[in-house]
Amino acid sequence: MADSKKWVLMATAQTPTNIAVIKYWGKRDETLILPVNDSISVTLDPSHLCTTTTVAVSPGFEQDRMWLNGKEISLSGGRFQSCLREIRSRACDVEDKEKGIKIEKKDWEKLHVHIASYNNFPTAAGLASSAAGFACLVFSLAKLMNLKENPSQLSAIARQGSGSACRSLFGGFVKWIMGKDENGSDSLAVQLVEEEHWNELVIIIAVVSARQKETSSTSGMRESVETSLLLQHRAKEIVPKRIVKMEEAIKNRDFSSFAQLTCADSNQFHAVCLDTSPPIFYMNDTSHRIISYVEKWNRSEGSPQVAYTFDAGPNAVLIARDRQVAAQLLRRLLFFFPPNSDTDLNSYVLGDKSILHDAGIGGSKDVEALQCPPEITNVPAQKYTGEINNFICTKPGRGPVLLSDESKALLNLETGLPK
Ligand SMILES: Nc1ncnc2c1ncn2[C@@H]1O[C@H](COP(=O)(O)OP(=O)(O)OP(=O)(O)O)[C@@H](O)[C@H]1O
Ligand SMILES: C[C@@](O)(CCOP(=O)(O)OP(=O)(O)O)CC(=O)O
Repeated sequence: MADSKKWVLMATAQTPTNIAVIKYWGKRDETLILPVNDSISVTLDPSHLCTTTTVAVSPGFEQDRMWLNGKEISLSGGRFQSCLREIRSRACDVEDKEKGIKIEKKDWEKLHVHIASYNNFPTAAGLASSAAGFACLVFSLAKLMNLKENPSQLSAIARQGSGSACRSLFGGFVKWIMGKDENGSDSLAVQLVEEEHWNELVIIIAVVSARQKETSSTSGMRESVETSLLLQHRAKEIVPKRIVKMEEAIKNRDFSSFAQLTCADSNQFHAVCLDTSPPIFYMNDTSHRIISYVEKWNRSEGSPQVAYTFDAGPNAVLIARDRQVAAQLLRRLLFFFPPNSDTDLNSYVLGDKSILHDAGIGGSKDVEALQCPPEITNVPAQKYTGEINNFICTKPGRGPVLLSDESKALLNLETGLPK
């Protein structure tokens, strides 16, 4: 190791979030985070939803420290400790000739790290911040410490931070294989297809509430495992068959099957929550309204145009068959859920705003002029102004990347402290 106490070595990475289309809900091992069933997710485009994490090492650091969204947080929790321990034990020699830094494998046990992370979307609000967060932590530390493990092997480390995080080590469609081993070595993520495989898909997220939720996924699924018989049946009988069908639908870009399976699995996950004692309610009236509008529209078209899925919160993730359908979907969403009069359309529809253009909506006048969709026939259409915080238009996206541009780093290269 170089003698000087001054040097700081850093790595910065950006990692996507993911949304499950076959849900993970229930653990067979709480510490190792081993699930009761396989799950499948789609990775979301990191240009709209992502975590950026900078990790730094210096002989001048006195302890491991972490800042999340600008605030220092404790790393003493078991999940952070598991990830740090697993990564340190696999660290390799690192040499930066330009800076005259040489770290040997054995040095890593003594060296401390600083970690700064930023989520460009709400944390702990059911938008899988823990997934992007732990995947980014593991990926960036693996780069800094020169790990030789492949992404699937890294996913098994990220899994120990948060189960869903293992699926954020890849882009496109990803399967988390539950595995059989007691030590969890075969419980890891694999990529099913790259994001380009099905690039017609467009995803619109309706952020119903950005507030922190009452029941975390971790405690919610623990209660479900303890009390829900439906969960046992789902894990043993339903999910294994659904996984096969979902893989097939994805491989064949069969949107009808994909949508049918995605909606059914989301609904069953929420049914398991209701079957839990005491029952857990993640969806609210707004979520239910969205389901009902999508179901009506899909039925009137004769085949599914849009799939919906909800994680442990009220936010809807809507997956449209293609851009044209996405534009029609956005028109419908804006008709039923127009922004408050003081909300600017530009801050109401975020992400890929070109969908707004495709939908023929340039400003609030166009939103006011929207007509009731033709499938709403037997009830007077009601508008729910202000029920949605905002929409995020996005698409399937790529896996983690290293950011080499130093200006993107969240830690100061001189001090190793947040910028
Ligand atoms: N960028 C990050 N880096 C490391 N850990 C993070 C990061 N962002 C969030 N976390 C961890 O994840 C926790 C939030 O996870 P939680 O499961 O409650 O919410 P969520 O992941 O946003 O929602 P859900 O998983 O239900 O979709 C935070 O308290 C923190 O411990
Ligand atoms: C509903 C879900 O989003 C649950 C995610 O749970 P977490 O991965 O957040 O739980 P822990 O493993 O306890 O950290 C479904 C899914 O992502 O598959």
